[in-house]
Amino acid sequence: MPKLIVEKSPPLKGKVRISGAKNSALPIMAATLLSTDKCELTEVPNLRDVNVMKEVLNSLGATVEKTSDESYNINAKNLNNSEAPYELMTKMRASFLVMGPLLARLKKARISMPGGCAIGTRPIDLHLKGFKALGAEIEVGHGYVEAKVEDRLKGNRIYLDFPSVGATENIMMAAVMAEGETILENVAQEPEIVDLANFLNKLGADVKGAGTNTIKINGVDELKNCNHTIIPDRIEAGTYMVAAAMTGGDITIENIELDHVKSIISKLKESNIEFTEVGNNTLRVVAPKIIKAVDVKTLPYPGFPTDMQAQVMAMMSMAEGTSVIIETIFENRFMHVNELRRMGADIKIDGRSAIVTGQEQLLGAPVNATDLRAGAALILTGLISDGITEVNQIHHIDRGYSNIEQKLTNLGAKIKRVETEMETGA
Ligand SMILES: CC(=O)N[C@H]1[C@@H](OP(=O)(O)OP(=O)(O)OC[C@H]2O[C@@H](n3ccc(=O)[nH]c3=O)[C@H](O)[C@@H]2O)O[C@H](CO)[C@@H](O)[C@@H]1O
Ligand SMILES: C=C(OP(=O)(O)O)C(=O)O
Repeated sequence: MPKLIVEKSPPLKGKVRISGAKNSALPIMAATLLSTDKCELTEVPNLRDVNVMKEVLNSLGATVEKTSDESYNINAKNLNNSEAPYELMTKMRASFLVMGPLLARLKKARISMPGGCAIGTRPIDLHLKGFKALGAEIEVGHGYVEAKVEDRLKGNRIYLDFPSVGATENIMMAAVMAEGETILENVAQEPEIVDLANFLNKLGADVKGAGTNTIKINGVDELKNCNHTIIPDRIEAGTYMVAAAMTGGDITIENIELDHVKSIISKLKESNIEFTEVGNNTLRVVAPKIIKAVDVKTLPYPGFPTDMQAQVMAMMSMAEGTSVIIETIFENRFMHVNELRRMGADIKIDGRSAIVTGQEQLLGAPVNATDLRAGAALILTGLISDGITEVNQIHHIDRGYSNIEQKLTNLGAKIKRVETEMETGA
């Protein structure tokens, strides 16, 4: 099992280029199943999750060709299988996003129930509510969700009880080829929803309102080809901002969409971190002498993202003062707390709140990346801790950070990946 060895590092300096967003690439790859022609995608990040999605699409009959390091041609003309294999579905929750496209194209889908994961139970009731409202019959049993529609999905008015990102995307993809108009209310407004809608519109769909709380879709008969570039990953960008701040660094982040990181920048500015826009999609981040503790509450976009909560908690663990971090999106997204405590962090949990008192010095330790962002938080803490931090379970980190050790090394960080021997019994 590989692991990352992180040492106390000098202040990060230099440039880092942000990759395409995981959370855009995955739904857009799923959406290529709606088209009967070639879709050319660029800025697709090199991630484990992208490889899993590639295998899912292949298994359904699509051809997926990697044309360069970060570009793919996907053609689902011969889409012929409505059943996604259990082994692939259980590797990644986002695989469930093929349900909407399969229902629209093949009028049926049989997909393994996505389980919960380290951060919460993550139900799919809202996805299913949407499919039902569009006229699909749904059966859940024996670990599978089966959906089918006799003729064609029919547009409807659908209100989401919570602005779920995945449900908004899955229902939107099902509705683009439904008969008539669909109005989706109380939907997620994340930039990745807008990217998906832009992609669908390039294919010939008629989706309006993405980025607001109401999306209107007029169903079309067929979707064609297009070229699309995935938007930059705002969470990767936020993670490098925090890395610069914690190490006392001064870095330039390239390929960043400033509009998408407003809530992150606003919070980091409260902590005294300085930002200067230095050109098109380029941002300089300069660490302050003292990082001030600030309170953080995660919320749906445009609020502060839950996917940055662990990284900010790492920063608060060495900030001056005490901060309260409230997680409102996932009920169990504090798994990193125990790992940060191993490194000397002072964090108390009270329900959905974490009370973090900054420490002058944290200490390297063997730790586990319990999930993707927990892993990022542990790397960040390792960069400023005395001694060596050994981050295990790094397959979680590889799900969502493209070339992380290379990017950090280029900035002067001391981090390396090592393969460990399989442990053998006595
Ligand atoms: C691949 C991808 O894009 N993943 C992102 C997506 O996950 P994902 O799409 O799974 O997140 P959701 O927005 O759906 O989940 C938010 C909340 O809604 C609940 N819920 C969701 C669906 C449902 O049918 N019923 C229900 O109760 C979830 O349990 C959770 O508590 O948005 C999350 C919230 O910004 C991010 O952390 C993830 O990085
Ligand atoms: C929770 C995340 O992703 P996913 O929904 O793919 O598990 C994340 O990116 O932090």
